[in-house]
Amino acid sequence: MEQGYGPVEDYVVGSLPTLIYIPNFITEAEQSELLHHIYEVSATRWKNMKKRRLQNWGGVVHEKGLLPQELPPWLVKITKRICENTSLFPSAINHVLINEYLPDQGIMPHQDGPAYFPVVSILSLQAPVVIDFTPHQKWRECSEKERSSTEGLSTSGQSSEVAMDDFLNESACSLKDDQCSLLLMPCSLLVFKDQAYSDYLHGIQDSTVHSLANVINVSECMKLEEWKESHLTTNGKTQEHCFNRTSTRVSLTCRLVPKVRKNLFKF
Ligand SMILES: O=C(O)CCC(=O)C(=O)O
Ligand SMILES: [Fe+2]
Repeated sequence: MEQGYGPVEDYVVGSLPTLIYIPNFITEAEQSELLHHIYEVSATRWKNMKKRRLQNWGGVVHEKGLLPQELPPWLVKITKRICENTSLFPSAINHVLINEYLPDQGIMPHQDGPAYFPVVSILSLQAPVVIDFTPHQKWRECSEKERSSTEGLSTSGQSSEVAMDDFLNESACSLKDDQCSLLLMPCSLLVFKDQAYSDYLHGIQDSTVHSLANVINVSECMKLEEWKESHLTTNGKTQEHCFNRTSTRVSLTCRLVPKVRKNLFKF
């Protein structure tokens, strides 16, 4: 990490407990070094998903815990730094997922699995992206409410799909008010925990255009404007600021799986 880094509390952003965003967590030289390691591995290390590809390091995560595999030194180095500088992990990070996204790729809104300690750290490399946090409990409650009111609407011939669209557009239940997004710049570290971990889904839209409208770390948007002004556009309908994703992003999701398999048969 670059010098001049203060306590992690200084990097809390927004009001949702708890999102921590640390710009320039690593230098550009360190970013290049990481990318070098990531792309020097054999092609078989990559697993192709529908919307991205990934490398899994640290072992296989099962519901009951981790079948461990030693992390390579270059990942030990960066994960050790994350642990030391955040002081949020009770023991060493032992699992890293490396995701690679083309400009039109993303990751569906999801919650990380139950095997992980509920603090997630994500290092971003190479290209900026917007990550969205959406409350899942509220979503469920509102969907249910909507479903019951849709039953009443069905006599008017309105399909539930249309009703759901209406619900989204008019933001009944003020779902939109509870959403927030972060702009993740290259070399930054995002850490999320507490409610952001337990009650929210996180996801990245699989679109080449990302809206900055709900971004809460606004100072990063300024950087983006300076950095690639030509890639900023406004959405014609809503006039919200957007940016065009033009290059491949790589991220390292670094987590701790507290339960590690000690021998062949037992967790
Ligand atoms: O690439 C990212 O920033 C998000 C990755 C993620 O959510 C995950 O690996 O579970
Ligand atoms: Fe995730």
